[in-house]
Amino acid sequence: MTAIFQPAASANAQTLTTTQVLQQLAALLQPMGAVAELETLALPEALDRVLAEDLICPVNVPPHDNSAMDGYAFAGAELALARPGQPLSLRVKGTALAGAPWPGRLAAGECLKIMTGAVMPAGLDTVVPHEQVTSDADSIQLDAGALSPGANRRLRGEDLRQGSVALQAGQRLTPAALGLLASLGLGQVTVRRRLRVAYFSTGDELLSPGAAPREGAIYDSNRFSLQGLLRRLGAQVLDLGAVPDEPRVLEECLREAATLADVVLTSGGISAGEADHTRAMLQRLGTVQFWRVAMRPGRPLAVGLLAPAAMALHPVAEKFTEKSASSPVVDSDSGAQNQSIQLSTRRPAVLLGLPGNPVAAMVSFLMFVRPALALLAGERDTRPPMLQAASSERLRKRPGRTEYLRGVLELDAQGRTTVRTTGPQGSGVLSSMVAANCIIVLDDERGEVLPGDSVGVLLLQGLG
Ligand SMILES: Nc1nc2c(c(=O)[nH]1)N[C@H]1C(S)=C(S)[C@@H](COP(=O)(O)OP(=O)(O)OC[C@H]3O[C@@H](n4cnc5c(N)ncnc54)[C@H](O)[C@@H]3O)O[C@H]1N2
Ligand code: MOO
Repeated sequence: MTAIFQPAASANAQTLTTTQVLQQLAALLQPMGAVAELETLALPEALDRVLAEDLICPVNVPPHDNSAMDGYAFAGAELALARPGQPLSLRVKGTALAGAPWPGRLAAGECLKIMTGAVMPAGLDTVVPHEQVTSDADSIQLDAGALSPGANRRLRGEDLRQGSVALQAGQRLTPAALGLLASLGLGQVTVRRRLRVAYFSTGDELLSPGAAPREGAIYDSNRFSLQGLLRRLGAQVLDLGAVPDEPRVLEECLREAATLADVVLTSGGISAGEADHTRAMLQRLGTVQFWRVAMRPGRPLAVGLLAPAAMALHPVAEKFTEKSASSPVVDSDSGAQNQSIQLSTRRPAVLLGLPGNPVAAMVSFLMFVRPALALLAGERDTRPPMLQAASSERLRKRPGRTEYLRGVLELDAQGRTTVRTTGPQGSGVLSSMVAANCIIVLDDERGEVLPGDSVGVLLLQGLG
């Protein structure tokens, strides 16, 4: 295809290492900061959203000392009174159930039958599980040497202490985090609004799935893989479809996307080309740089800022933007004023242009778009942990660029963690991404890998 995003010659593009790309992205995005608008949501709606501010515990969890076992509660000091070699005998004075604090007091030599979660009455600090006692009508016998004072008791505030930070600002609200908020008695939580990301694919050759095949055409897969990744990250996606290699249409699409979204994500058309007018167009719309990244796949990348246009143009805008008291905007098709569209995105939109090759597009997304979106969404450090595994095969590699291979992490017959590639690693072999459970990362300076050599591995689970 014609490289419609590209300056006159690809040779003009600056070559950067992957680390430099991440640094430059951070330098571009950090001054913009995270999306500022906040929302207060009921817990179920807050799943996967980003916590806006530190959450201070309003209460202790658990709220009281309680039993960790079904058994018998007593004062731990009794243990020291047992005669050597003799069982300790205690009289059972009542039963404490979870949710119903026992009101009485025990005297020396007495104990209380207690259930898991029941409040430990004043003066009692030790629980013996019922499996460890013998009992008769009104007393129990236990081996005092097998227990320490304080055993099988959960302390008030041992999970969360009142006044301490339960969750830090920027925490993504996982199921566990929602449970934690609920354990504090909180029914709602304040989060940042979701990032709005407009996506379009570029290329005259692209067909939408379901369309009749045409000579020379291919189906647009990036729109589905990339939008899937965006949704997994909790972004609100505006699908602008596939845009032909036509500068006028591209310009309109970019203007519209920049007006509606925080981020404009594209694929294709950034590697090589001769369309000078496109550079001029991008300079009118904002500032966009074209980089060659010392990596494979994913060599070309476009990054920059696009100024939002004065008005929204696309009919899907209504679905995408929040409704609120708004300045009127013009629908380009009808020319009518539409009172329902609020243009809340006023700062420049971030343009991230990914390569067209389907694997390159996904790998570049994982390496660069994911951290960029995390920063704009207000997430705390989200760098995924890099594991090490023994390569089960020889991998050709020359120093000077980072290579990302699609891999399968598995245990070998000896129980060692090993990794193998999925097979052909071409940048268009999308089936390699489906077969992979990890990405093998071979750093810039790395040379050939021999069987048994340790390599870095990023798990795809949780990434995309
Ligand atoms: N002379 C050079 N040629 C190429 C270079 C280079 O540096 N010099 N780089 C190569 C690399 S590396 C890549 S990656 C591609 C990326 O090019 P573009 O971003 O301009 O992408 P396109 O040319 O538009 O497409 C590349 C390839 O991917 C297919 N494609 C595009 N969009 C989609 C889509 N939405 N779904 C599925 N497949 C898509 C397209 O048909 C092409 O086959 O450039 C190399 N060339
Ligand atoms: O970015 Mo390309 O993937 O190396 O073909």
